[in-house]
Amino acid sequence: MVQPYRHEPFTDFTVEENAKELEAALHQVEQELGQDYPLIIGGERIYTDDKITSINPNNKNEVIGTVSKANKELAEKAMKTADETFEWWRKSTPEMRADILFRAAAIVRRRKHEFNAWAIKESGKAWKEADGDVAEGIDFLEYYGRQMLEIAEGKEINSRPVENNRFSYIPLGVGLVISPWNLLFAIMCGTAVSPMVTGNTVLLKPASNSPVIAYKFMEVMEEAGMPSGVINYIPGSGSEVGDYLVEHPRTRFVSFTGSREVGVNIFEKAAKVQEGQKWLKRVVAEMGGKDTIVVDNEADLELASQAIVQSAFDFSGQKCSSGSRAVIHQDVYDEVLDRIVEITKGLDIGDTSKKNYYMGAVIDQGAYDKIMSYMDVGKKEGRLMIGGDGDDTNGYYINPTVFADLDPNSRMQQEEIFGPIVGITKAKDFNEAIDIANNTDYGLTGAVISNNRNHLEIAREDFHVGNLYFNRGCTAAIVGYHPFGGFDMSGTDSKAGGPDYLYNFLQGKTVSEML
Ligand SMILES: NC(=O)c1ccc[n+]([C@@H]2O[C@H](COP(=O)([O-])OP(=O)(O)OC[C@H]3O[C@@H](n4cnc5c(N)ncnc54)[C@H](O)[C@@H]3O)[C@@H](O)[C@H]2O)c1
Ligand SMILES: N[C@@H](CCC=O)C(=O)O
Repeated sequence: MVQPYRHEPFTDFTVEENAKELEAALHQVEQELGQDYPLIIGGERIYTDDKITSINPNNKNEVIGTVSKANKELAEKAMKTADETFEWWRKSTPEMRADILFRAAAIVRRRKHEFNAWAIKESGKAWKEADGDVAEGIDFLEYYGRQMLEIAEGKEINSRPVENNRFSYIPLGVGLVISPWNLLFAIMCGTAVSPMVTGNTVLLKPASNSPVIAYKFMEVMEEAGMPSGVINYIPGSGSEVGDYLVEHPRTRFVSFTGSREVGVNIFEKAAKVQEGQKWLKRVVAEMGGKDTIVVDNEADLELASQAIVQSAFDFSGQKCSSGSRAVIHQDVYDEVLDRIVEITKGLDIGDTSKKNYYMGAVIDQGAYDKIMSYMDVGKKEGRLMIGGDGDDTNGYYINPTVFADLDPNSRMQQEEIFGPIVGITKAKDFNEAIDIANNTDYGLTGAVISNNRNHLEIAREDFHVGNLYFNRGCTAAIVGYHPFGGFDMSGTDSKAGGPDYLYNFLQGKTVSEML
């Protein structure tokens, strides 16, 4: 019997011993920077001449590692390997598969500070964010392992006296997993192990900004007993390797997490039945957000201000769940706005691999340029309250920025910026605030800060998002507690870390025998 699931506790870095342990891990990881990592196909290490260079966003001159880059031929080799491996892996026992996840969780837990350090180095995260990321990865391993054991028990169905009916779930086949760089450990790990523990084989294409931590994850899975060929590690270009495998007739499903633009493109490509393809591909696509915090006039205004700042600026606003919009009741608008600016003034920003700053740099030059281009848009559309500037001399630093008085339909309040910018809009009453909150193409997360029970119940019904939070911020879902996924253009609402998630990678089979 496994212990009941509970989420991995977070590390308190105000405790000196914990801070010292992370500093030591950062020092250790610094000694290991700059190494060259191969692809892993069927357990075989393959080096290519073409490389992806992963760098530290906080310090562009620091190379985290170089990683071999798959091309179409290697993608084809990986597909063949995964296809062959599926033939026996699909019959492996759920217990054996779940045990691999439990062992992997134990390994990562033992090496948590080391993984935190890799996450900080490769994504520029603050300590708390890296720790949350790695804890969430451990949670996915523990939670999906238990979910698989539960599914394996089967579901009761009826049988008439003359028959013996059985209903069970079987895996789908080879799946392509495409992960983003922002929750570089958690999402990469969770999206890779969920199809694997259900008996599928996987082609893992991590984001090009974060391939090194994904390699470290592969080493953990091997140490935990994962057989060769079950998850194959194939970093590469989205447009070359990604497109090739999305369109491949042997791809049975695609699990994508990333931007709306790429997700929609994958959804369309995967829908086309290719020559020789004998199934309809399943697509899990978890995409972007334009997430709103609504502040009522009957509300704890300090809580509201803290929630807005934290949801907007944690990890520099680079979460699909980030609260990039706040819609505030006119009665309390000025007071909350002033407090948001005051709290924002106190945030520090710097190289998180050197010190426990609140915020580090944004991920790369492309992100920096895109986010900075919105500063001009914001100045035209609204009132700059604080921030608005950045510095990309050594790393990609952008100061936390607040724009007020934005029209709900402005670009600032409609487009996913994915950076440390929050836009504020005034609402005349609570109902209008909910209408504004719903007026984007997205539907991922949202929060309501209110002490009015009727208003909370209205929001429960009418605020159309996959993850709705009351009297707290709109980020930081916990596996097994807050199943995560969005509506509308935020994706397929697959609800990662929820009790139904593994069914995305299974199909139900009924066998009826006459007696
Ligand atoms: N809903 C969620 O759960 C969730 C979670 C995290 C991030 N996100 C979203 O992800 C985005 C940020 O991540 P990103 O910048 O890594 O996104 P992205 O779409 O640029 O990249 C995501 C992944 O897709 C790959 N890719 C790019 N082009 C491809 C193609 N043509 N075919 C196949 N794969 C391709 C990338 O290499 C990467 O691995 C934001 O929009 C954010 O909201 C959503
Ligand atoms: N699940 C995470 C967000 C994932 C996207 O970046 C949260 O709830 O904050």
